[in-house]
Amino acid sequence: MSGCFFLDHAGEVLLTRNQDALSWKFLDSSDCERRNCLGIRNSENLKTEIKFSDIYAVEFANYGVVHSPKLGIRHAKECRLLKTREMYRFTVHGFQSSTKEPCLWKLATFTFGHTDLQTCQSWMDQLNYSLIKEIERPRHLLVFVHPKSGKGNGSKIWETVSKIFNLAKVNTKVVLTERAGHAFDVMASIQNKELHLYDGIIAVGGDGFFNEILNGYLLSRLKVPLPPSPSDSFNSFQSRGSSSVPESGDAVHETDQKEHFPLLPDSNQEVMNFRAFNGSCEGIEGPDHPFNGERPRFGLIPAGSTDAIVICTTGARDPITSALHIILGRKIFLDAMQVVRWKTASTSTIEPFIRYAASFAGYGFYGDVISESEKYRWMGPKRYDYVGTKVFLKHRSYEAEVMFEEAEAENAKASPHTRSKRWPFRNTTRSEKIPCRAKCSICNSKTEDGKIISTRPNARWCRTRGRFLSIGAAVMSNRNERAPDGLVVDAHLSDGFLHLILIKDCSLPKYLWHLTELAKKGGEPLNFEFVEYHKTRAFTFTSIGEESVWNLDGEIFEAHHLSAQVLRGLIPLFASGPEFRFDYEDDLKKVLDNRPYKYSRRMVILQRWKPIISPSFPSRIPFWIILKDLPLHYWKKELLYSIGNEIGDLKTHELSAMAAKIKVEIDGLKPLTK
Ligand SMILES: Nc1ncnc2c1ncn2[C@@H]1O[C@H](COP(=O)(O)OP(=O)(O)OP(=O)(O)O)[C@@H](O)[C@H]1O
Repeated sequence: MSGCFFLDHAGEVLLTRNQDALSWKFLDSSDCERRNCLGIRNSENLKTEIKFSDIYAVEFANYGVVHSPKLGIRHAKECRLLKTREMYRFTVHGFQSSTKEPCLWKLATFTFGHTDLQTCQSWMDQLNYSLIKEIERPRHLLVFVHPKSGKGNGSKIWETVSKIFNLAKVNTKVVLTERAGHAFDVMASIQNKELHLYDGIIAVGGDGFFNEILNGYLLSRLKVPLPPSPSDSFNSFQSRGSSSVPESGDAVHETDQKEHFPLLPDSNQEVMNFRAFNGSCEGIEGPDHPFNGERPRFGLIPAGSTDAIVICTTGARDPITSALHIILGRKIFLDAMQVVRWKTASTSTIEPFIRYAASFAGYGFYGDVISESEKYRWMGPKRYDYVGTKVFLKHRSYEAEVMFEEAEAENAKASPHTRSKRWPFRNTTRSEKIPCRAKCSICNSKTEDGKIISTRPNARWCRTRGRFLSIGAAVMSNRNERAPDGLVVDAHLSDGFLHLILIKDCSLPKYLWHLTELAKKGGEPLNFEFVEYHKTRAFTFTSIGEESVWNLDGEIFEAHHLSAQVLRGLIPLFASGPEFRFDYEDDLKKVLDNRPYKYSRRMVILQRWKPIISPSFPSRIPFWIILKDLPLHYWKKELLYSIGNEIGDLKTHELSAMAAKIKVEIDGLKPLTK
């Protein structure tokens, strides 16, 4: 389907409706420059296509003015007085991602005019028909707004984005919270029948607020086997005839998950067979149970102090971007951490109490910061900087014991290719630095059994005991403005792992060094001898002292005995993952653009790179490398580029993951010869 229209502020176009996009071609060649009166390119009008999946509304704009500029600097004077014509119009509402920040989505509108009303109407009908086919889009949403979130802007932020929801004809039922716990109570008490009326639950607030909503939903509905308690693990270890407490990091115990089945009063004693990737689950009792069918999708519009979850899942901290992810029905699955407190204090009786976290659980430094910062809530987001410094200077360490399930395959993979150059105080293994991105292959790799609980029945457990400045378990990377790469670069949104970081007691300057590495882009915060980093599916924690405060998604959680496990892909979320570019990708482009690039005899087939290429593409060897006549820093870049060229069918994120691995490896290599 195609026809001639006037595109407002651009000129006459041939508009075509393709299978999955609306595209247009300028009919007047002088329009090609698409500059405004000052000769500045109008990037919005430069666009000549918009995919249906990126259109959130099509609106009839009645009879009115369509501007068509006289273009070029020659016409600058006339340009101020744009040529105008009156005609029937319809507007296509979509978004454009910023070239500098591809994750940041900006609203874009395209108004097309035609003298014939019927033509406009028939195009509108066709476009609306195409949009109806976007079945993943929500129609009815339950929205919780935390008015005091972050800088107290929650209501204002909702007011701004609600206009986009209205335009997209998404119905919203809004609950403005009046107190802490309000959203939790609504989610816990809402009948499943009513919940099914909504296509999603949206939080306008921070990570803590999202956590509250998630817990309100999950606590009364999700019943899964609990992770082993610390004493279960330890007793089991002792009953196998060993009484010694091995040194830190020693593997001490093989545990059988069957001994530690659910303690929830009415939970099913079977391991429930959840499917992590299609949103449906099996094995849950009750036909009315929401876990029987499609789980509601959650959404988060950032208004908080940190907003790490939004940054990790959309790549931007921007309410409009998040609103568009929701309206356009983007979908990913997030891992969640099930945390069980067995004892609140050393003298308490054992009483399991469950909470879920979507981003992070932290102890020691993190617990102290969160409990102290509650006193300074009036300071807004700045409280974290102030309290962080105060807690850092106190330099308190805590004695504790941590046991964690060893993820053998992953740990084996991490070495030796992830060895880095030797630094003083540095650890021998470090993270692989493959960040999670949109359509991430790591997150989309299915588990063999497809279960959300992926702890292994006969997994080995390791134990470490000592004094710690902090203990952190990250479900996702937790990128935020204070830690641009996150707490753990390698932590993916749905990789089925908890990323355990143990910071052993060390001097204040060393700890400061670690924190500085955390705060800088490309830093190496895990690469210290006093930092242990483990990928695990479950861990237990026992405090040796009296006090014990954890930080769960930015909220206080007192726990003396605690265990946690990852639930893979538990949370369906309106997002598509961060679409960011690595710095070196830009460098590579520059190298390519600035010098003539010829494939010639300078290429060498490089079979020996095979072991470091991700297992998903070993068969696509050969890779090419350009070596000769180039300074070292050039060929590093060209290597990465040429690999990309040779494997043209690889998706960008796969290529980047591979390039990131190679980049690490390359640091330790001498230049190669033919
Ligand atoms: N109306 C309200 N008044 C007071 N507290 C509220 C209200 N609504 C929700 N809360 C509580 O405020 C807590 C913090 O909310 P939120 O996470 O939005 O803000 P934040 O702490 O500023 O942001 P972040 O978690 O990103 O650091 C939530 O756990 C929630 O229980």
